[in-house]
Amino acid sequence: MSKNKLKTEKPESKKTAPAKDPSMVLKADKVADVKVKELVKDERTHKVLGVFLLLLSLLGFIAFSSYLFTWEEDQDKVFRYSFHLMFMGDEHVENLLGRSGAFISHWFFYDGFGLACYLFCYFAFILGINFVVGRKVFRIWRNVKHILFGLLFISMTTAFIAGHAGFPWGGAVGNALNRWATGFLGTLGTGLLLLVVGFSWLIWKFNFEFKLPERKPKVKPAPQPAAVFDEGMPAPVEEKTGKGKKNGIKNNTGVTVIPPVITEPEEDEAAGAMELVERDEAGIHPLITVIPANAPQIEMLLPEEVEGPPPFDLEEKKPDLEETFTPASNRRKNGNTADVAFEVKSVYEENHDVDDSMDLGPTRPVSVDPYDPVLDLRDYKYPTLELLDQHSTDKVVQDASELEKNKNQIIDTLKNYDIAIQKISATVGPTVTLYEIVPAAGVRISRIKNLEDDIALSLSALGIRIIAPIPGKGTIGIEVPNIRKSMVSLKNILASDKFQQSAMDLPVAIGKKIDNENFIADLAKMPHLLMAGATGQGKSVGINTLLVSLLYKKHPSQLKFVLVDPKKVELSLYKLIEKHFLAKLPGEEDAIITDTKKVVHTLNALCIEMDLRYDLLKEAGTRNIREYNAKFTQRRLNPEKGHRYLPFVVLVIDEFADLIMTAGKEVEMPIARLAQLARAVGIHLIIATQRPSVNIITGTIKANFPARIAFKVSSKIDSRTILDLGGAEQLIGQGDMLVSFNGELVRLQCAFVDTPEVERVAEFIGGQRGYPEAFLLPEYLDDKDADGKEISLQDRDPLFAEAARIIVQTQQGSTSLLQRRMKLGYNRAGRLMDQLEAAGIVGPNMGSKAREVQVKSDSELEEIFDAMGIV
Ligand SMILES: Nc1ncnc2c1ncn2[C@@H]1O[C@H](COP(=O)(O)OP(=O)(O)OP(=O)(O)O)[C@@H](O)[C@H]1O
Repeated sequence: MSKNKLKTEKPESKKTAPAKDPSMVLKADKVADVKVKELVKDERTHKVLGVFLLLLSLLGFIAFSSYLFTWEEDQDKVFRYSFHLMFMGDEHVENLLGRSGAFISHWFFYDGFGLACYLFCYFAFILGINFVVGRKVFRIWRNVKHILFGLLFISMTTAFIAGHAGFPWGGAVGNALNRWATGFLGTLGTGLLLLVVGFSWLIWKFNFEFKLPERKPKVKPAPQPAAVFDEGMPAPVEEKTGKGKKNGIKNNTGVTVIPPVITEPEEDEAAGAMELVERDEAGIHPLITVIPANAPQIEMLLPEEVEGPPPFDLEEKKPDLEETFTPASNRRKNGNTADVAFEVKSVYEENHDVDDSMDLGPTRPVSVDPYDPVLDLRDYKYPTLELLDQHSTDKVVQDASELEKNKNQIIDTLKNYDIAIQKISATVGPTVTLYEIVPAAGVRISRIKNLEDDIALSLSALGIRIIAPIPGKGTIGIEVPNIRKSMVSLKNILASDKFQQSAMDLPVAIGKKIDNENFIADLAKMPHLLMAGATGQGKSVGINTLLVSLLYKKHPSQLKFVLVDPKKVELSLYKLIEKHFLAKLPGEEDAIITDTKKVVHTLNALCIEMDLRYDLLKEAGTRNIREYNAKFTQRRLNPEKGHRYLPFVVLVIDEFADLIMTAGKEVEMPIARLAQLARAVGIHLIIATQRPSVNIITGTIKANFPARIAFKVSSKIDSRTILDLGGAEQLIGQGDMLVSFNGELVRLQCAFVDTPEVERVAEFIGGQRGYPEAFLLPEYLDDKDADGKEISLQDRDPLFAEAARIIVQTQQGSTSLLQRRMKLGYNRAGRLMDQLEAAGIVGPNMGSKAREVQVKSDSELEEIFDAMGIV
């Protein structure tokens, strides 16, 4: 039982013994304490403080600037009277801010840091702005460091340059430092030291690039070994830092790629490899294309120092090499990155054949670090808790008189109906208090249940809910709304150990239970969530709470959101994190989907993604995304075969009713498929609706959404539709909710996160380096669009020739091979296959088996191309 339980059992209980008048016990001094704390925390206090700091900064600036011109006139007086000057009404000074301005500026300049003391004005200014705006516009700690350095450096430098000028350029501190340094290092040494320190500071701050002129291209490049990447080793993409990380390779988009573990053979070991290694335009660097498993394709120039054979398991790789080898002449034309990566390995194989005496190393077992998806954005910083607000009414307040009054009312009401009770206890939650009653022997529970309205009337409170009996407790619960409700700040739940240390796949902080325990659930286990509630009862806040808690726990490489927002405004804040956490259809501008037609496409694309993921799981011999990713991170799956790290995908639909009204079955079907199947491949759904009627939440949908949240709804029927039980119509709104999960019904107060907080979190994430674009879902082509288009070779797909080459070279007539190798959606790859069939390159569809490839060699294919006029 939680500590805020009020036991009103008979006074023989020791714990409640002093509670003859329980109100005395509960009326703690805490309230006063809370008031002082609240005052300190109140944002108005902060704003007022901020305004004063800005004023201080301005006054300081005026006084200091005025001092520059009036110091000579005022100095005498300051020397003569010291700080007494400020209080000598008959003394006239020249400083614009009068005697205080004259004394304080003198003190800061002459006895302090000279010109550098303007930095104090700057400090007051940034502090003031932060307080007034109410968030960290400026980072204080970083600025303090710069200001401290600036005070010492500027005062010393100005003192050094000004020498013995009358004006205190460097102040007492600058002069002292300068005197000591010139004694120690001499004037020249001090000058050089200051120069170097200043320059170092600039380097530290701006990180200039010092570039030597490029080397001229060699006419005949020396033979060099080819770099080979481990097949199971996606190269992590590294941030462009300019800090010259070892093995960092800059690509033409400015992104640096750190190749995976590579050993370095002797230069001449791989002599002969050159014929097959393509060169860049200048002919200096071998051009290698690497596909990081989950990063966009990146072409990069591979410098000599990162070359070397890979640590990989030859046995597993050999069939691949044969399967996907592409002649160098084709590579640049089709630009298929997978080919190039393999072809480099083939170079190694070829060398191996040519000269067996060469020790290239791959047969040696080499230990390989596990693949870490977060290295894609290795410098990504998780949002900090400071971005969230602590809402002022966060504390649960126990009002003893209210408790006592309600207790007596309940007892009296029941007595009026001849219902005797043995015991009554109360648990105070954030929005409601649960009174638990143990009725006297022989009292029928249904009698109490039937008195719901009478008890509500006698307590003159709305939203009374009677739980008779409380499952697993043998008591009857009466939930009575508190007069003073408290908000549950999301910040507090996210800061809790339970959340911080949770090892869940997709932890979502939903809210607080009546006993004030944080309710944190794993969305991956739910595995989908249906939310309903009348308008204005807290759905949007609820969705934000779920999204923000996931953003606090997951790295962009591990999670992607597909956001559907027919209302257009609710989720628009998340646009900022498009390149980190959002997924979208290829070619779409907006990652947040607001148009119904696009929703249908997106849902179907998600179904394709689900099917592709199932294919991958099947090939990998794994049963779910956890096992699959574990195998992938252990580098036991080959990215060249299409394997990739699979991020979780969470689909959020903010107004489902609207979609069903406009698109009906077209939306319902893919949702039902996803809800039935997508769980194992890491695709989870959160669907919210204002109208929980049976034509919106159909049986199919309901059956596949075991976890449901109901905010206040307008009728008992709505409550039944969503929860299969009544009760949600008696909630009190503002985030008061019932969660049906794991066969239990729990009343929670939803954690509150305000729009500015969400905005700050999105800005924080969006301000960091992300992926070049949003995560791309597979392409989906509406059957209606494709239907009626004859397979005509005249309108052949621009990728026709490339697809034909892949099919002929691999001798596999497989649509999914085209999908993987060319990164195409299922429909486009299917159409390409039909066109290849029409051209006689592959045979007819053979169901689940690959089609027969009717063209056996490149030369035969070239003849077909000639006949078709393909150059
Ligand atoms: N968990 C909560 N704690 C405290 N207050 C809340 C909470 N959730 C919502 N509220 C209050 O209720 C108001 C309405 O919430 P919200 O916008 O989430 O409703 P909604 O159900 O999404 O409405 P609509 O369907 O019209 O968009 C909020 O502005 C806030 O003041």
